[in-house]
Amino acid sequence: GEKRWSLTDFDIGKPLGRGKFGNVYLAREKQSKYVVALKVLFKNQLQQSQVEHQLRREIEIQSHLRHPNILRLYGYFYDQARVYLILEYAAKGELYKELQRCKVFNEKRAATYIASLARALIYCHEKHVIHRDIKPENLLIGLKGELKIADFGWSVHTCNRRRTLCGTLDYLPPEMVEGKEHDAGVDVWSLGILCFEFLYGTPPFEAKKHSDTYKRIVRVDLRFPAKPVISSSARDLICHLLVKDSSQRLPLRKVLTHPWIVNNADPSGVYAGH
Ligand SMILES: CC[C@@H](NC(=O)c1cc2[nH]nc(NC(=O)c3ccc(N4CCN(C)CC4)cc3)c2s1)c1ccccc1
Repeated sequence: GEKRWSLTDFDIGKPLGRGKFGNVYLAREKQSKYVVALKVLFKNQLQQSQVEHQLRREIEIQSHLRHPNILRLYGYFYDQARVYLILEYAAKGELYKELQRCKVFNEKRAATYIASLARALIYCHEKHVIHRDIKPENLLIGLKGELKIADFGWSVHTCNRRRTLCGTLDYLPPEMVEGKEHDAGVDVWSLGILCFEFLYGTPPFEAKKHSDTYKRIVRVDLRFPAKPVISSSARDLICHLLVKDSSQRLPLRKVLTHPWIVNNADPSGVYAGH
């Protein structure tokens, strides 16, 4: 809304997580007692990395997106040293930690998350927003176990090479690692990477050296481990997502009707556990 927020509007609680440029805290808005996550980003770090204009655009995009699997941005404010983002609180925390704890997800849990992500990405693409940074670290779990895309790395322009080089290449499609033109197909590729990682515990093109990961991505050097045993239907979906030619990747709406999703994903988008 148009309300001008300030730090005095909130009781600040425990730190929830640390990330680039700052940290995120549990917080409660004093008037409504509404619990939120307050992300505090340091202006000097943003300036040093020249991402402040990107943050402004990401805030613009994020505040207009309304989807059950996309973390809400309710508002923002700043003081002389910091930018504060008022975010939806995802009560079950970070998906990557849950994946580390479980090692792998079973096919029903993986399919439920992939279906939720596909629905969120269909919504984004309809609004001409390409995420470009879908990876476990940017996914959170809500109170009822539902998946939420959290990160503000919603760059609508190509991320600068320096950032790509220092970040992980694992989730980037061939066209991005080759610095070529890219479109919404990049998110479809990342969905395939995530599906593989949910089922096997590691991304498919992981290698010790950046240069080897790079080679494996551009060659789509996809190999399915013998263990754990995964259904041929799941492997079929992954093979239709991890396609070099972006235009040949399975369209997101066809992901939702793929047999593996239809037979395994919980229609409510919530993995009910056990
Ligand atoms: C995705 C990274 C990004 N994070 C956000 O924007 C974030 C936004 C946002 N909303 N809610 C969150 N929830 C948590 O972070 C959280 C963590 C652990 C929790 N639990 C611990 C285990 N326990 C058993 C259950 C409760 C619960 C909630 C986060 S993180 C970021 C980027 C830059 C700087 C900081 C953070």
